[in-house]
Amino acid sequence: MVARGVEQLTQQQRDALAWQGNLLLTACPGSGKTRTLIAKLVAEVEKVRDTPKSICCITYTNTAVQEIELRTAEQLGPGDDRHFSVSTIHAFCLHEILRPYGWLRPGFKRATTILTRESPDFELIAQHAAAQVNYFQLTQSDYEAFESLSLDPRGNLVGLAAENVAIARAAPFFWQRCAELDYIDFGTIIYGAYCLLRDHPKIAATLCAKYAWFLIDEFQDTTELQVEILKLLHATDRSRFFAVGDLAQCIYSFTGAKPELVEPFGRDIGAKMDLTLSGNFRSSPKIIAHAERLFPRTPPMTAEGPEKVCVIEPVLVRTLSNFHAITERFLPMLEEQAIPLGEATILAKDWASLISLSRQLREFGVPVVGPGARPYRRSRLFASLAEQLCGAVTDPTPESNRQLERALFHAVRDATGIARMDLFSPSGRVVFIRLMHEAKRLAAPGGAIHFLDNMSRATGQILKDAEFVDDVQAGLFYASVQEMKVDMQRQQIDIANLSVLDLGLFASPDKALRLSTIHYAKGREYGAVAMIGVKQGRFPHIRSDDVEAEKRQFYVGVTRARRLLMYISEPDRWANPPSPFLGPQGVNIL
Ligand SMILES: Nc1ncnc2c1ncn2[C@@H]1O[C@H](COP(=O)(O)OP(=O)(O)OP(=O)(O)O)[C@@H](O)[C@H]1O
Repeated sequence: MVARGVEQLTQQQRDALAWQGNLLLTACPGSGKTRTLIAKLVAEVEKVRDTPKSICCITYTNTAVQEIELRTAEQLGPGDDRHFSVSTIHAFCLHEILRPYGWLRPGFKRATTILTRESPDFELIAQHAAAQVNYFQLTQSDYEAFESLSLDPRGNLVGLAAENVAIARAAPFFWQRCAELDYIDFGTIIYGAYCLLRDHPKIAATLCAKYAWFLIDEFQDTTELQVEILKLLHATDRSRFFAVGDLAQCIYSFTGAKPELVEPFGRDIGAKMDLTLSGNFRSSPKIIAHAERLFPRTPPMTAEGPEKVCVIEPVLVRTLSNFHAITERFLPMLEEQAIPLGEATILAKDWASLISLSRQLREFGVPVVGPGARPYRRSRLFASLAEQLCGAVTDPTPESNRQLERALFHAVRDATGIARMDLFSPSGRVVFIRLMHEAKRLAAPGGAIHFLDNMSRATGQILKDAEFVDDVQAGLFYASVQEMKVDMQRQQIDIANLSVLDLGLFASPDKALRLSTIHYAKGREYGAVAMIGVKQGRFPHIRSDDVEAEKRQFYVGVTRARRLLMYISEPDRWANPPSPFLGPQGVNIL
């Protein structure tokens, strides 16, 4: 049977899809690598439908997981979800290896919570670990190093943390503290899974008996340890591999990813490596020309998509500030080109440089999503659920319902420490309906504070009635709203005028201008992109000794744009000129 969706593939994409052995497909941005991967997922699910087998798809971020799941589900029938799983490499290692088999490792302690940068204890754990080595003044980059702790197969630190002497010394104390507080960090998940696979070959055999294929997206960002995991799976000789990526888009060197790992892996698993995709379906010819100057391709990348007729030149703006560049140049250009706000993004190298811009834009009345856009801490217990409830009321769609279900599940888990899967059962459905009913009623007057106060109480009551939370836990929702109000007062938000619509915006970010890092934007695309901080000293970073890695990051930013691309170089007190990537060795516009 021909898989649905195949008719929308080019011949090159179909060739990749049809290859029945291991395949390593490296290709240019916007060439449909992810689209081909999804077509492969659909085609292989159709083949295993009447068997106990499944297909395992591994990608990089939770958002990519959701996107692939959604696009796959659209092309498959009911019940097919039994035959595939889409997860991040961390979720795969945790749920398929560490949780079921962790008991095989001596001294292994089953941790309940994953430690992320968002976890309320993250900074405390980092500070505790640093204090053990007499290091007290942690900087932003120290926290980033803790966040990206990664090991190689020999158990040595790699990436950002390996280059940071203090954090490298503090790392063992960080892990120890995590274990004491019942947390597990991402680095430990991958390393623990690797050790289990290495020491217990039956685990790989069991996994590969289940999974006919492993499909891997964004393969260029795979670390040495992750490559070893895949090699151990491959050694069972039971599953096949379909990996897609682009060496010029390798941007996770801080976790130990290296473009040099890609081809040797392909050779090790005997993958076909001579197929490629050369058409870019995303960007205009002018944007592609900039990308080509940064990393020329053979054959050259060509524009094949709807923007191939667009002749707008990318521009460099050097004004008073990022805020001026956005409000006086970028936003008017969006309007001129009829590009909706939700189709545009502002990209920066790091979150920090987006926070004040985000606040300025919000105060200026531009709806924004991204760092600093929320007037309260996102980790507050009721925050996400409140946003999703507001979103589901103001902009009801099937997706908003799904997001609301997920937010409810997370809120109950955070309040009780228990993952209540029965929230997805009929009793959960009743809770969901009652919450929606109450949310509609309370949202009618329109004020966010009235909504938050009353809805948090109602949520506690509804969940208590259905026995998902106890009395004390029910009260936590209202308490967290009081914390949200303090957050807002600290930020001098005019809370009296904050509306349900404003809160709902965070649940439907597709209507707001998105501010994000280039890392977050990886794999995504936007009608218009404004890149800030495109100046000497920041791009490449003054202390970076890997200019190629910086250029790849810049390249990822450039290649996210479909139609409009604006580089913004804000003057600073050091009178830094615009980034050398804009000069003759780069895109050639200086
Ligand atoms: N055969 C095709 N026909 C029409 N549009 C296509 C085709 N292949 C890909 N596209 C479109 O091109 C865009 C880029 O596709 P996709 O995200 O799969 O590319 P990618 O190679 O994974 O990109 P990147 O590496 O830059 O993240 C998407 O909008 C996709 O729908």
